[in-house]
Amino acid sequence: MLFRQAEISGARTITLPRHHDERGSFGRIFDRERFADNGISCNFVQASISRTSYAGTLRGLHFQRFPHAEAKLVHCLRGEMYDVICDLRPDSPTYLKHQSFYLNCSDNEMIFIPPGCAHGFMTLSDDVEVLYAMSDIYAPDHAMGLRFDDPVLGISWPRPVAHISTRDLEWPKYKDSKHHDRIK
Ligand SMILES: Cc1cn([C@H]2C[C@H](O)[C@@H](COP(=O)(O)OP(=O)(O)O[C@H]3O[C@@H](C)C(=O)[C@@H](O)[C@H]3O)O2)c(=O)[nH]c1=O
Repeated sequence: MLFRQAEISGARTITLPRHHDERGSFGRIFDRERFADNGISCNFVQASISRTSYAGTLRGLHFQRFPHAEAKLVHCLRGEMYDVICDLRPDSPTYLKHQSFYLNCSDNEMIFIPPGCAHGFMTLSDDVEVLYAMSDIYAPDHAMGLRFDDPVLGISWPRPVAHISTRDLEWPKYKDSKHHDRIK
């Protein structure tokens, strides 16, 4: 596993080792000791897969509030996507900055997102599958979001939004959100 510090404080890009043979390949996505060696001490308590049918679909921006703020490990299993993390931690050197990543199913990359960041992605192909591991339980009462086009965040999405949930359209902008000091 190759860990690289991302621009957002505490975030990492992680390249999976792939062991290839005539049958295909094998790669570990989580190794507690290797993560700890690289400054990531969280435990993952659940993992999920999302499937998205069409290119141009946007999911996000999502996070869970205190006390269920969660770290996420994100890996694209199928297709291509544009992944974005936004730092919402007022005490972070990268507060309100965002970073984006092009992920696809053949590049062996994962993104580690620290607690206190919002996350979203746009699909760039049809049939996109994303694997997540999360460091906290799913706590729907603590699920929060921000508008994908919030000018304070200033995210430049690579194509127009073709599909988005009603819920994601109804998230507030950061300046209207009541949870600034309860993110962590
Ligand atoms: C996130 C989640 C959703 N669900 C359910 C709730 C709902 O019925 C259905 C779809 O949920 P959502 O609309 O929240 O799915 P989605 O918009 O794909 O939410 C995801 O977006 C990306 C950007 C993330 O970062 C993820 O952590 C997660 O928030 O799945 C769970 O049962 N467990 C979970 O952990």
